[in-house]
Amino acid sequence: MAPKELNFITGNKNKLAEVQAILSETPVQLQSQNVDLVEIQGTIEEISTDKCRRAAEAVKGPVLVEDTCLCFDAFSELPGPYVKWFLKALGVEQFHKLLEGFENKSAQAVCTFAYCESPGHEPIVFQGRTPGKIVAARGPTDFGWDACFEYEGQTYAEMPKAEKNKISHRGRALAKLVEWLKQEV
Ligand SMILES: O=c1nc[nH]c2c1ncn2[C@H]1C[C@H](O)[C@@H](COP(=O)(O)OP(=O)(O)OP(=O)(O)O)O1
Ligand SMILES: [Mg+2]
Repeated sequence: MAPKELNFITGNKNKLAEVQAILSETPVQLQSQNVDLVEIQGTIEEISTDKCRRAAEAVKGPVLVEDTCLCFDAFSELPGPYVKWFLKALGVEQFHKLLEGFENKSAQAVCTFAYCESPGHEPIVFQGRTPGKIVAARGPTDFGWDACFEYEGQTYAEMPKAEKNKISHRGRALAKLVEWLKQEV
């Protein structure tokens, strides 16, 4: 059964703000809790579903989680789910230098939501992808690698939020989640 309320478990305020903005145009009611979850290594789907199971155990109820990856074509999809640690180590101003020795700057932003009804239930996954390229930082640097990811001539950071949400990996994944919610009602 699809829920009317979602409890989004995340420690990232910027993610939460985007999810709130995107879902505010739908009937879905959103709550959120900040729970520090262990993130395993594995495929994108394995990481999100494991994160979701841990979140359901932690809050003992229905949960929504999300894992965001940035996959470089020249790196066979890495750093992918581990991008957080590369960004933390290099900082947003140096981040693009990872690809300095490579001609192919193409990358995919991938957002994978997982919803779990309660502990012990199999999570359901909704994924969105947006293709772009890695560039030297342009625009505000307050959200992750937004300033280094260019989509059709603008970095995510240079776009008004509403514009980013329309075409972003997160917006595309949430569109699938909302479709599923409609079908289940
Ligand atoms: O739209 C985005 N635009 C730019 N950067 C972004 C975006 N979305 C996530 N990010 C960053 C945050 C973190 O450095 C990494 C994902 O790691 P990820 O584990 O999914 O996020 P997190 O640990 O910050 O929050 P959570 O508590 O939901 O796991 O990419
Ligand atoms: Mg995380």
